[in-house]
Amino acid sequence: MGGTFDPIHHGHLVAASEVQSFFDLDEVVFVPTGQPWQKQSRQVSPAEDRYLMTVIATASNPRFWVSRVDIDRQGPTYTIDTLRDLRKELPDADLYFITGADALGDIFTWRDADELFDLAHFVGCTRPGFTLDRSTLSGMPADKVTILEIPALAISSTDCRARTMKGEPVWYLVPDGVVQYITKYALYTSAPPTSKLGPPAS
Ligand SMILES: Nc1ncnc2c1ncn2[C@@H]1O[C@H](COP(=O)(O)OP(=O)(O)OP(=O)(O)O)[C@@H](O)[C@H]1O
Ligand SMILES: O=C(O)c1ccc[n+]([C@@H]2O[C@H](COP(=O)([O-])O)[C@@H](O)[C@H]2O)c1
Repeated sequence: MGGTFDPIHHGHLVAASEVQSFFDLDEVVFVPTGQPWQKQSRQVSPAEDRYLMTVIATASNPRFWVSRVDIDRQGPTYTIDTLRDLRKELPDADLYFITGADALGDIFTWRDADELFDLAHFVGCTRPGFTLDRSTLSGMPADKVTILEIPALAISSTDCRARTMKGEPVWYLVPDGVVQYITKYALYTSAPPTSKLGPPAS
């Protein structure tokens, strides 16, 4: 599952769990983006913070893993590179790329979009407030795409950041350990972290 995970929330985790169960996948690999080039209009938190929050959020599930392929690669993050790197690491695996239906709807704006469907099966999870355009869907190879209805959780990272900024709670929107990480490292606020060591290096 690819995402910026700034921060990871229960919408992501439910989507991953539903896809794992539906396809009986051996494991779900969460891949935090390095430099999400389509989110350049806003400040994205350091990759190490997003990576660590993703590790914390997924640690208790034996089928969930986190990959550094995108954050360790220099330059903008393109899914074509993600899939090529994962294929090198897992040459015998059938790859399923999990996204929200909103992200899937933008896939033809991604780098080398036409080649993506040769490398993985794409799974678009339904998301409250978003309907995938039928014409967009009809442009995709039907045997390489599945739209999966998942329990609707109207949670977004944008809302979690905004709540934190306003001093409102994000308890139960994100895993407890992620709430504690956000507080400890003073993410999404202008306050500095309490330790002189500060947050992890990015
Ligand atoms: N509540 C949700 N339900 C289903 N899919 C989701 C949900 N939230 C995010 N996703 C999907 O998970 C993937 C990674 O999402 P991302 O890390 O960008 O989170 P986000 O909540 O969309 O962030 P932001 O609000 O900052 O854009 C995307 O493909 C997105 O569509
Ligand atoms: O390959 C691309 O050009 C591309 C452009 C935008 C988004 N993506 C991928 O889509 C996934 C969800 O992205 P985001 O920005 O919604 O978190 C994540 O894995 C991104 O790397 C990929």
